Amino acid sequence: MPVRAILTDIEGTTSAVSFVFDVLFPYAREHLPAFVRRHAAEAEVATQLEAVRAESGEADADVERIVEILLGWIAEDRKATPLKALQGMVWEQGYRAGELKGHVYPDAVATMRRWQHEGYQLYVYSSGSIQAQRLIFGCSEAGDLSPLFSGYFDTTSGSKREAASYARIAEAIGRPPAEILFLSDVLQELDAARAAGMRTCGLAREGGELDGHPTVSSFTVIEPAAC
Ligand SMILES: CSCCC(=O)C(=O)COP(=O)(O)O
Ligand SMILES: [Mg+2]
Repeated sequence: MPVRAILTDIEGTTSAVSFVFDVLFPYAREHLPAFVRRHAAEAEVATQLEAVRAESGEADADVERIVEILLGWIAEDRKATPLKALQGMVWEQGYRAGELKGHVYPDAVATMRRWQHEGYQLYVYSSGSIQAQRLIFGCSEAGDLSPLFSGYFDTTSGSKREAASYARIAEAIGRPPAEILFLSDVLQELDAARAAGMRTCGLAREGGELDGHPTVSSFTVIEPAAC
């Protein structure tokens, strides 16, 4: 079955890990407390605060306690859906104010443009919320890259380390998993995608191998038809 669609991870794959850890996460750490306090009563935020209470098992947590929990989750890089949703809202302010510009490797930009031209459908799957994904590509250093993508998937489709998430995504894309090539820098994600029947290619930007998967250091050398 030929590859028809390409599903890509963000952090460490299209974009530098250092942009997420040294720019995005510190920005969220600095601005999230005030954002949560200011918007706690608004429905969109209140829903996420309730989800933090549920996930932490602290049903009575007040706003200050929730802020503490969220800062702890940022520190441990927990891929908790309500944290990711709130981070996306905070980053939106940063992108709109011109304080943030999404990092996307030039080789990823050029190659994804070529793939789109060649007829491949491109999708994103990241632990960052769909809002955060739209922002990193829509407000990137290379301009608005959002026209490249046919769809976005986040942790509401499930954990990136579970095969069932990839089966769900293939269903949503409307293609058999074997027609989808998944790109990631994390072995457990590649293993899960392959267990669901997707093709895989590992990105090791600093060199090295992702055991059992074809591995490259740049998008430029990925040939979807050969994967
Ligand atoms: C959408 S940019 C922010 C990325 C993020 O919050 C994150 O946790 C990285 O997750 P990924 O699945 O892209 O490794
Ligand atoms: Mg990654």
